[in-house]
Amino acid sequence: MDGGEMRLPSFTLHRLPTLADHLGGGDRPAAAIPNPIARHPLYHPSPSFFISDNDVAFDPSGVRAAIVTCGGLCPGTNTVVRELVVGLWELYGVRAVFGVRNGYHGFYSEGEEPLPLEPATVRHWHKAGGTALGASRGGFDLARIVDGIERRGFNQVYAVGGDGTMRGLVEILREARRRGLAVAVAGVPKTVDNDVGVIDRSFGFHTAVDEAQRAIAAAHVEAESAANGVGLVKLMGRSAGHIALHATLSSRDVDCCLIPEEDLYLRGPGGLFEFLYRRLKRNGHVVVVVAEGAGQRLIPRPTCGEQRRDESGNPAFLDVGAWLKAELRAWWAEEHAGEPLTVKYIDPTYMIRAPVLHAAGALGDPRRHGRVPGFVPGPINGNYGYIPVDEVAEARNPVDTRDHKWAWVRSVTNQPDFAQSTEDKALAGLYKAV
Ligand SMILES: Nc1ncnc2c1ncn2[C@@H]1O[C@H](COP(=O)(O)OP(=O)(O)OP(=O)(O)O)[C@@H](O)[C@H]1O
Ligand SMILES: O=P(O)(O)OC[C@H]1O[C@](O)(CO)[C@@H](O)[C@@H]1O
Ligand SMILES: [Mg+2]
Repeated sequence: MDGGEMRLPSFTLHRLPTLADHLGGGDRPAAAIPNPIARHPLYHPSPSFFISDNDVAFDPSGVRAAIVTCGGLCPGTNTVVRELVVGLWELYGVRAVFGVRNGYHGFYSEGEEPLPLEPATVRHWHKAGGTALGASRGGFDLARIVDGIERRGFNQVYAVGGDGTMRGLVEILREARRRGLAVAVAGVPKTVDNDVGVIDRSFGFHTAVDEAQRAIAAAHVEAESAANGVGLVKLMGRSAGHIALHATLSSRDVDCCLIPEEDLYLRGPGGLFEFLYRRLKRNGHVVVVVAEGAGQRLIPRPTCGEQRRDESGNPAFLDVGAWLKAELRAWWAEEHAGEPLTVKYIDPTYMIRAPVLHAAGALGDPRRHGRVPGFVPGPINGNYGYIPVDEVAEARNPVDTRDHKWAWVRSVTNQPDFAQSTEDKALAGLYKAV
């Protein structure tokens, strides 16, 4: 991070007032009524449960709930949707639950009517990866989305998505309030990158880390089976290195983990290639895990030069794995001509986020109990809390390279600290500013 201090926002956990305290103002959907759970024969929440017995703002018979899934796929998304539907239906007696198709534009696109959902519809959804409702990027037309919510009479909206989805949800919430609509809007943070701020992690993140193990193990086999074998694995995660970091710790076969939060340089004293050469001489093979967002400032951009973006405006990355492989081979030919080198590059990409959730993710549970308008439930330091959706939407969650986990990676891999200051690298003529 350019040698500067990394500032991470600090958050103080407050004990939130109960739902009834939030029923003032324009979003009072209805007079508070006895909580159906209190009378439910099979459900006895613990005394410290999120809500009290009389904390319900909606008469279940009047609820029309919409569930939408947005952004990239993440293991467990179907589980969350299933839990929301079953909980609303069985515990709260809601009989009008709808699945919005293919992300935010499903609120307004012609010919994609929201799908009526009930327990029988979603019964097996948790056994499949991806999202049965479909997801998308882009297509966020605020006026048309809120028109769609208003036209269909939705008075509860659950958005399952990552940082982008949460930012969109803040806009929807504000527009609904501006129009005086009695709509409870709740976010369910979902991202395989774990780059949604404030919460400890998103459901599905550990499954992605698990799935990455197969690619790392294959890279290790390939590297061990060749003279000077290099196994190179690129892992997704956008501009955060959480998947690469955790996959490295889980594997123990990794010699070097490269993440976007740590600058790196390739050639010269203390550089990556010198380290890899020494490790190859010692062990005969190396495994390198590189996060897709690492090294982007070093990779020469195509002549057109401008930053490509996806439909949601997220930056599209240059392939750091292919670049590293090419650069290493070129350096080796210059510095160690005649010595054998084998580089096997593995990019599992979508294979780590498309599978079904490994753990029995029951994370839908807190979502359906606490719809404090404008808040997002999620685990914070191991406790479930409610976080204002605009805080979640704006909080970034980079890897904190000063904390114990990154130190743990460095102790496991014994990799050097490539994050020299830019000035040092410029002096060493190693840093090609692009
Ligand atoms: N600042 C924003 N304001 C309004 N809508 C947004 C904003 N950023 C993203 N969106 C919309 O939210 C949806 C999802 O965003 P995006 O594609 O960035 O994925 P995400 O929610 O961040 O999930 P993931 O990072 O896991 O892929 C898209 O429809 C996108 O248009
Ligand atoms: O789904 P797309 O548009 O190919 O985007 C891939 C991106 O989505 C994610 O899986 C989730 O944001 C990222 O890790 C990855 O870079
Ligand atoms: Mg995102």
